Amino acid sequence: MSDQTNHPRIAFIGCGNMGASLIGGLVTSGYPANRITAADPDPEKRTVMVNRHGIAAYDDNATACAGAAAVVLAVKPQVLRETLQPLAARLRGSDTVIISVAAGIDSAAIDRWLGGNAAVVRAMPNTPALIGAGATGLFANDQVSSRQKQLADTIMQAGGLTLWLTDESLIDAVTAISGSGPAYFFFFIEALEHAGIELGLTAEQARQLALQTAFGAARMAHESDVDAAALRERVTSPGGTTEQALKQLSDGGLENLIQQAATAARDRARELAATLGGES
Ligand SMILES: NC(=O)C1=CN([C@@H]2O[C@H](COP(=O)(O)OP(=O)(O)OC[C@H]3O[C@@H](n4cnc5c(N)ncnc54)[C@H](OP(=O)(O)O)[C@@H]3O)[C@@H](O)[C@H]2O)C=CC1
Ligand SMILES: O=C(O)[C@@H]1CCC=N1
Repeated sequence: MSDQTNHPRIAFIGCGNMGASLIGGLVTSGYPANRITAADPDPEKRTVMVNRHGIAAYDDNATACAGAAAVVLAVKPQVLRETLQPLAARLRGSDTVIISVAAGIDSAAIDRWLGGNAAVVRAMPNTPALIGAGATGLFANDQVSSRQKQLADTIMQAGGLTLWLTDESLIDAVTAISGSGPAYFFFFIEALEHAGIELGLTAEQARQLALQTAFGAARMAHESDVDAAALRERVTSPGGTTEQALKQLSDGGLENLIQQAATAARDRARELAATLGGES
C-alpha cells in the first residue's frame, strides 16, 4: 500500500499552542514527519516545527494545504473566517476533510465560508496532546465520509483520548470541561504551591510536592477501579486533617464555583459563535 494511503498528507494552519501540541503528539506517535505540513506567519514558530519535529513549514497557507487529505485549522476563532476565505476555491470540491479546533465556531459557519458541501469535523482537543495525554471531543457533519472520520480520529488519537459526539452543541461543553480544563488544574497546582510557601516551605519544595501530588492523584484516579469520590474518602480520616481542609473548600463553595466556571466557558463559546460565526 502507498504512503498516500497509509499516511495521508496532513496540513496544519496555525502553529501556536494548540497546533504545535497536535503536531508534536502526531510526530511522537510515529506519524511520518514528511507527511505533515504546517503554516504560520511567525518565522520563529515555523523554525520550531522544522527543527523539533522535522516537518515542512510555510508562511503561505495554500502551499501548506496543497495535496492534503486533512487540513487542521488551529488559528484563533477571531481570524478563522479571514484565514479560510482565500483557501475556499482550492478546497471546494476537493476530497479534503477540514478539521477545526476553534472554540465556538460551528461546522455550518465553516461550511458556509468554504462555499458549501464541505466535509467539516469540529474537534476540541487540549494541550496535553503534546505528550499523548490529551482528550478530544469530535463532531462530523454529514459530508464527512467514514474514511475521513477515521483520519480525523487518527490525528486526534495521536494526542490521546478521542470521544465522538452526535450533537454538535455538546462540543461547547467539551470545551468547558477538557478544552479549557488543563488551565483549571494548572491553576490549582499554582494555588497549592502558593499555600505551601505561605506555610513555610521553600518555593522549590512547594513546587515539587504540589506537582507530584497532582500527578499521583490524577494517575491514581485514572488507573483505579473506584471513582474519585471513593479515593477522596480514603484520604479523609474522620477527625483528621483532610476533613478540615475539605470543609474549607466546601464552605467556600468550590463545587459551585467549578460549575460556574465551566458554564462561563461554555457560554463564551456560544458567544464566539454568535459574534463571529453569523451570516454577515
Ligand atoms: N490553547 C488551547 O489550549 C486550545 C485552543 N483551542 C483552539 O485552538 C485555536 C488556536 O489556539 P491557540 O493555539 O491557543 O492560539 P495561538 O495564538 O497560540 O496560535 C494560533 C497561531 O495561528 C497563527 N495565525 C494567525 N493567523 C493566521 C493565518 N491567517 N494563517 C495561519 N496562521 C495564522 C498565529 O500567529 P500570530 O501569533 O503571529 O498571530 C499563531 O501562531 C483557537 O481557535 C482555540 O480556540 C482549542 C483547544 C485548546
Ligand atoms: O481559551 C480558549 O478559548 C481556548 C479554547 C479551549 C482552550 N483554550
